Amino acid sequence: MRIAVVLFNLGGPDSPEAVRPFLRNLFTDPAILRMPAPLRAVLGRLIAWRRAPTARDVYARIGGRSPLLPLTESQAEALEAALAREGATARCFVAMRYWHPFAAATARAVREWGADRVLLLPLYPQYSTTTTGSSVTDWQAAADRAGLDLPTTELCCWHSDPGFADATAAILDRALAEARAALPPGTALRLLFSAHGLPEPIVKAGDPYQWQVEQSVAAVLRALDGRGTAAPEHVVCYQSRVTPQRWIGPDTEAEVKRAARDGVAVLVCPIAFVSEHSETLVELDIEYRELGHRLGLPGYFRVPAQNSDPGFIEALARLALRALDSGRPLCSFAGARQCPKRFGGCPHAAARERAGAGDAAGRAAGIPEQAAA
Ligand SMILES: C=CC1=C(C)c2cc3[nH]c(cc4nc(cc5[nH]c(cc1n2)c(C)c5CCC(=O)O)C(CCC(=O)O)=C4C)c(C)c3C=C
Ligand SMILES: [Fe+2]
Ligand SMILES: [Fe+2]
Repeated sequence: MRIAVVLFNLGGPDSPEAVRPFLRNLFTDPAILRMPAPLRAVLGRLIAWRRAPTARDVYARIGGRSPLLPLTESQAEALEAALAREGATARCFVAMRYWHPFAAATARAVREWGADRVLLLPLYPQYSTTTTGSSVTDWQAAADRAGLDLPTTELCCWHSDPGFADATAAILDRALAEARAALPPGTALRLLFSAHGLPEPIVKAGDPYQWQVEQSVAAVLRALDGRGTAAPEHVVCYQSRVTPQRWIGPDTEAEVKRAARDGVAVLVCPIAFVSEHSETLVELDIEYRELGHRLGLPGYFRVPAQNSDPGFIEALARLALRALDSGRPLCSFAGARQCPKRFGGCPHAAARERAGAGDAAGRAAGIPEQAAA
């Protein structure tokens, strides 16, 4: 049995010239800009054109290109090796949503390799209609066009997976120890869990992302506690607003300012990206760090993203094997529930849509906080 594991990620420009077409692909995606097709095509191009100079400046600060593809390829290689150690004949492919390699090329590569089965594995722990949902739709169209008609298993979300939480807590634990050692004794430290933001209307329409981010934070804090490390005070916040509409908050930048006012140091932990990219390397490592220094923050530290951390890759391999065992669309949540695809492919979305926003809403919807997978 030859298993193709298709890793989904967002993709990023590989040169300054690629920035505008990459942004055009992003802003004309119906999952991102929710309006009728003709209007979306016009407005999406306009927004891409307006955003391009800012985005080009961002990428210029990290060598003119996104690091996302090489880092995702390294994750693919490491995951393939981890699956081989478990005895699985699997090959890992990468399908990016907005820049090369696109799903079309990957679907052809999967067919040419002669796969018998496909596992779709999003490198987004939390499900959003704008990320995993969009990639799955894109893949299905690409697979149809490539004549790829194979048994396919989708992994929907893995926000509370204990393996993911443990691996993340181990990385956080090391960063916490380093930050505490670097600070003068008695300096208070606040942990900022920073996730990519989302326009508020998308969350109000039932997207489960924000709720799942809160669940990831809870799972990581439990895992940290399990390691015997006392977590400092923490906040969940959202970065990378790119459109003028209202986005979910609190804003990471506002939290850095608040910490400066409160005279506490911050340790920023990315919670919705599993590899470094422009927003961790520029927004977190340069812009907010400089802001903190300007405002007299007692200290600014950052937890590295998982990238190909061995504990994280082992966790991904276990997730992949569990999904393959189940053989059906899978949420790695509360005992591997299956996705009935009622709403955007994720049952949590449907529950959350009924309940409204926030963690309390999730509890009201009867969604357990503890992962049992
Ligand atoms: C309305 C616009 C956007 C939504 C919604 C959005 C959701 C979203 N994005 C990520 C993860 C990443 N986004 C990245 C870049 C990026 N995202 C947007 C816009 C939206 N994202 C833009 C315009 C850009 C380009 C960069 C810029 O102009 O500042 C990236 C990575 C990039 C890289 O290094 O190349 C990631 C990763 C998530 C998880 C998410 C929703 C949950
Ligand atoms: Fe984004
Ligand atoms: Fe799910």
